[in-house]
Amino acid sequence: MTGLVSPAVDEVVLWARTSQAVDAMNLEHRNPNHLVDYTLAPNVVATSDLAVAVRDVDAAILATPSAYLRETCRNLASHLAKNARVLVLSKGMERGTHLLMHEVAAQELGNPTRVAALSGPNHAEEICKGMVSAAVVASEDAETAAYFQGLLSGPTFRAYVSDDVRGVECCGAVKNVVAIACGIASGMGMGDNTLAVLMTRGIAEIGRVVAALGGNPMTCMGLAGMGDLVVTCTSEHSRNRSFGRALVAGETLDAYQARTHMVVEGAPASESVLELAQERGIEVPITAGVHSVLYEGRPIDEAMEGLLTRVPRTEFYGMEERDTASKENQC
Ligand SMILES: NC(=O)c1ccc[n+]([C@@H]2O[C@H](COP(=O)([O-])OP(=O)(O)OC[C@H]3O[C@@H](n4cnc5c(N)ncnc54)[C@H](O)[C@@H]3O)[C@@H](O)[C@H]2O)c1
Ligand SMILES: O=P(O)(O)OC[C@H](O)CO
Repeated sequence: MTGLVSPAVDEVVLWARTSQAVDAMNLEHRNPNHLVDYTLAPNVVATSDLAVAVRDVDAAILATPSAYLRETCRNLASHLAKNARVLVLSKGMERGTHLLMHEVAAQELGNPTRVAALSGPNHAEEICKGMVSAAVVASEDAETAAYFQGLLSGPTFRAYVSDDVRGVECCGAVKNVVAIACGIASGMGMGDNTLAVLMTRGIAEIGRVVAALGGNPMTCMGLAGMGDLVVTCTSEHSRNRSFGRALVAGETLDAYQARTHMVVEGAPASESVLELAQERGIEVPITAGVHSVLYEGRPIDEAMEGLLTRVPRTEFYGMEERDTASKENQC
């Protein structure tokens, strides 16, 4: 995001956890660990001191993996000005609480109206090369959403606004689970038909979860839903998809994350989404299948067979009236 924000502001301060990363970014204007060929703009500086990073800022953009967002916000809370706006990029749903990331940030930082979430088909690998991308900025507060829309919009990036922050964030969390399923199918040698089935039934599954969380299922038709699902289920850059393929090849989640230094958000999301679904009686067959392979020791072939041998149903899309969310004959 630095490449999008830096033209619009005097200075961007990056917080990194290691002095090695901070030194490389300040001295060579490169991140030594991620997107190593990308040159940071001259007005980007780095620090490992969180208090220094947010001193006197108008806004903070948070992009930690979802599992660390609460801890990061807690550490940030006493340093960030009460009127500074906050944009959350992390995609996930907190285990146990089933809170979305903007809710976690608002709990720790206070004042939900200053918090927004950004989601969409946004692989950093392409954005930093200036390839055209778009996303949706969602907030319960229209001014906060408009603020970040103005901050991020530019010649190669189009930001839309939405007031359906729950729907937008829910799409971002659940699509990662579907991407793992697509990676598994691809690794098993399945073709384009299979991918299309998983994506289409995946968006219906996402719609049911969105509805259950009080979001608008029609948000699934937008950039945070269909847009992000397409990119994450098909792109060579997708970590969730490539982890699914690696899993079929015999690699574990820990080994994959250690090798790539990247987070696979679909794995923890499969746990929290399944917990939520069981609690609320929502049918999430793809999520349940992915979870069973990752955490219940179920063989991949068996999980696939389990999806295919379910009772034949009427085709529902997950976007019907919200009161259909709990009907049995919907998936
Ligand atoms: N990469 C993308 O294109 C993209 C796009 C949209 C949203 N996101 C979301 O942004 C979040 C981060 O993804 P990413 O691609 O930047 O990460 P990544 O997968 O490239 O790497 C994970 C990063 O998390 C850092 N990290 C590990 N423990 C941490 C901690 N305790 N506190 C803070 N940071 C820690 C690691 O140092 C590493 O740099 C995820 O929720 C992801 O879904 C990523
Ligand atoms: O496609 P993934 O699995 O790398 O996830 C990254 C982002 O969510 C894409 O917008």
